[in-house]
Amino acid sequence: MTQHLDIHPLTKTAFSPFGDVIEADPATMRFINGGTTERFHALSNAETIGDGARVILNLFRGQPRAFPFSIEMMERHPFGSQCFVPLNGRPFLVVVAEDEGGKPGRPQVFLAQGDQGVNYRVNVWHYPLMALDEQSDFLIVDRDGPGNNLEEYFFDTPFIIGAPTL
Ligand SMILES: NC(=O)N[C@@H](O)C(=O)O
Ligand code: NI
Repeated sequence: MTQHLDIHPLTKTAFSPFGDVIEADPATMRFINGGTTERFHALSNAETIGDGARVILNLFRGQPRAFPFSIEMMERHPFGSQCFVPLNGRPFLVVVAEDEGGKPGRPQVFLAQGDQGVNYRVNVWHYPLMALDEQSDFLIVDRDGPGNNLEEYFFDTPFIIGAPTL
């Protein structure tokens, strides 16, 4: 029996089991460059594991997802974190899950606003990039290097996400 997933607002607290929200948090702000720039400092960490691993910066151009959407799998990256920052100011969906004995538990869905990004910690179950409405570009900070940095899990029964109200 397919299960429907609710969509929740993305907040630092709600997302804390999975990683960090990348947003202009006043608590992290310091003025720099003679007061002409606000630096929102150290919002998260880019992590890599393994000899020869490096942090890389990428651009992802995501095509919008159609709804209702079927979450049939989740993935995780055992050797590095993965950060998604929207470049067009458009909302996107974040789908994560707690680990339950090496498999993802029930997915949790968050609606990220266009001024929010996320950084998944190492080995956090997530669904690949979910752009909304129109083609959207994202800055991605993740890991390159030796070893297989992708583990996938396929659910016996998919979970369904209805169209988000933006
Ligand atoms: N495959 C890839 O680089 N991207 C995925 O890991 C993703 O989470 O979108
Ligand atoms: Ni990923």
